[in-house]
Amino acid sequence: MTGELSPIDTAKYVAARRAADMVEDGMRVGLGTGSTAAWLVRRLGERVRDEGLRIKGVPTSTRTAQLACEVGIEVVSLDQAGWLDLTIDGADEFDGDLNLIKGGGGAHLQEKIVATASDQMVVIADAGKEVETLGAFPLPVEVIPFGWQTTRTLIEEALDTMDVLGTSAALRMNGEAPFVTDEGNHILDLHLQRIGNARQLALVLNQVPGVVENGLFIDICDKVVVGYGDGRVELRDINAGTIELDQLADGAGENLFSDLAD
Ligand SMILES: O=C(CO)[C@H](O)[C@H](O)COP(=O)(O)O
Repeated sequence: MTGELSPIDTAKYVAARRAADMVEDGMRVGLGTGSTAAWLVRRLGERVRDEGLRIKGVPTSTRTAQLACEVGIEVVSLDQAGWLDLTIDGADEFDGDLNLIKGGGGAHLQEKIVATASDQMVVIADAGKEVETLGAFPLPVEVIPFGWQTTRTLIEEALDTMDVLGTSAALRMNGEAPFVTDEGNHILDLHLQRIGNARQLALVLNQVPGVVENGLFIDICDKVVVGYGDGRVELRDINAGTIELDQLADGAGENLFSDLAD
């Protein structure tokens, strides 16, 4: 039963559930990828079913598309939607300027396109994702399969000139085979430990031939809904700072999850 969620999953759940309240009737909504975004999609499905909420959802991966269909959300492509009112997505790290590392789930290419085509991007995250300086989480870079080893060498050479602590780029694997993204590409995970100038790094990486997109989201995110293991939720707003949001329940425990199906 969901009442037995770990503190991290509780934090993800309450953040996602609170962010789902930001979605209004008639909106075109970008739907992120990952375990936190999956809570969001399930909650929006409940609102569609129980409240008659009418939205068009633009998924950022085949996984999310499948889940959104399963829970009854009308799914359209980004080109059909044109422009989005809101995108809600998870993140692997966020800093005080609400810059992000994304792509732990390998979907950052579609996620960045969808978020950029939105009036607003709201990130949902457990509090452990907040960092002073980005870079402890390996930075995903999507590369085309052709000549990927040459691309990796060029990336490592470029990293030598950057303000980072590490320069190794590891091919992401899926068992014995390279991981393949929804676009048929591979992912290199850059172990940088600390990124001194994320804006500059994002630009430099995307100039390397073979790189499709990096997982740094600079000046894209407007708000982060931060969940805690005890059920508390805070909002980090790029304009308004930190705002304490209503706790979703009296505390952690069974009743926090009583609205969820098994
Ligand atoms: O960027 C992502 C997928 O590409 C995810 O949002 C990120 O990896 C966070 O995942 P989770 O919510 O499972 O912690």
